[in-house]
Amino acid sequence: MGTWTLGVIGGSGLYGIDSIENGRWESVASPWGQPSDQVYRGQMDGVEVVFLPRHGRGHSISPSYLNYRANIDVLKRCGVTDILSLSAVGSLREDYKPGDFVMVDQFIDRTFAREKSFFGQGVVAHVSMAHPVCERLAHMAAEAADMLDVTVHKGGTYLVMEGPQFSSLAESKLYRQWGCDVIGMTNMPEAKLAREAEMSYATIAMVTDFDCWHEEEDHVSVTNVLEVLKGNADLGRGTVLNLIKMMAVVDRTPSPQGIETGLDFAIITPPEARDEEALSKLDAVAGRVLKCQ
Ligand SMILES: CSC[C@H]1O[C@H](OP(=O)(O)O)[C@H](O)[C@@H]1O
Ligand SMILES: Nc1ncnc2[nH]cnc12
Repeated sequence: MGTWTLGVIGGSGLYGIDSIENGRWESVASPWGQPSDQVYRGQMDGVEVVFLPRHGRGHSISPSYLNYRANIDVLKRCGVTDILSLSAVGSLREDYKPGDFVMVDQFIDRTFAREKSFFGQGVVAHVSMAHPVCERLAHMAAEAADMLDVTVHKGGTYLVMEGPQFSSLAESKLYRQWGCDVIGMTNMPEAKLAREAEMSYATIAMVTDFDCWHEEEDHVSVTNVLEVLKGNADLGRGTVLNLIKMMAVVDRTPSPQGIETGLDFAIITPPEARDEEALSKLDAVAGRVLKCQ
């Protein structure tokens, strides 16, 4: 039996987390470059918690410029087992309304200007992304949110666009036709990298707008996103606190989806062909299988 270390990636409007005992901001170095910010580390009810503001505390890094690899690497270095992302999204359907939470279970990755893998050169690996979300963590987070006064939709496909501009009307309509439920700019490659680093990942998508497809509602703007987030950022934080309380009373068993052993059958480069420099950068992410220090 193991223990949980919860990593929380706070998105737009969520730059800190209270109620963490002995909480302190700490710098964690990564061979993948600069993460978005320091991490805020502490405990609550005996559970280790590591918070990282995705865009930095001053929201100064836009989605295309985030160093997703460094962010995931530093969480791995902090011993994080499970990552909960809190993200603002636009809704692509009538019944997912601003203020609602959506427990995303699938992604469509339409981003094109980001580093998406730890295994690009020198050591090649291919992990499965068939089920990109940790079902157990998503289920627990949904239960944690259900304890609060918020509508929680269990399931949804999140279309990840490059941004930073919002979608055109034609794009918004196309994504609706594809059966996507919500749209945002950040959860890929985050979820892919978490999977490569053998950490569970789930996201609570906080609906802030109807993008631009809805004929009777305002089109998305930063102003209306922040307005909604002002009202429900506390519900996001409350969900995290409830989740921590749940984690405090159950041992962590290995993921039924085999997430902590995802690299066992993923690396294709034989040991004799692996590049030393690449190996050294993979010490945290893949040290378990590559036996590098
Ligand atoms: C401020 S609106 C657009 C911005 O909000 C979302 O970010 P996050 O997922 O970090 O909450 C969206 O993906 C965009 O980056
Ligand atoms: N409509 C939208 N499109 C992309 N990212 C968003 N974040 C919040 N609302 C969004």
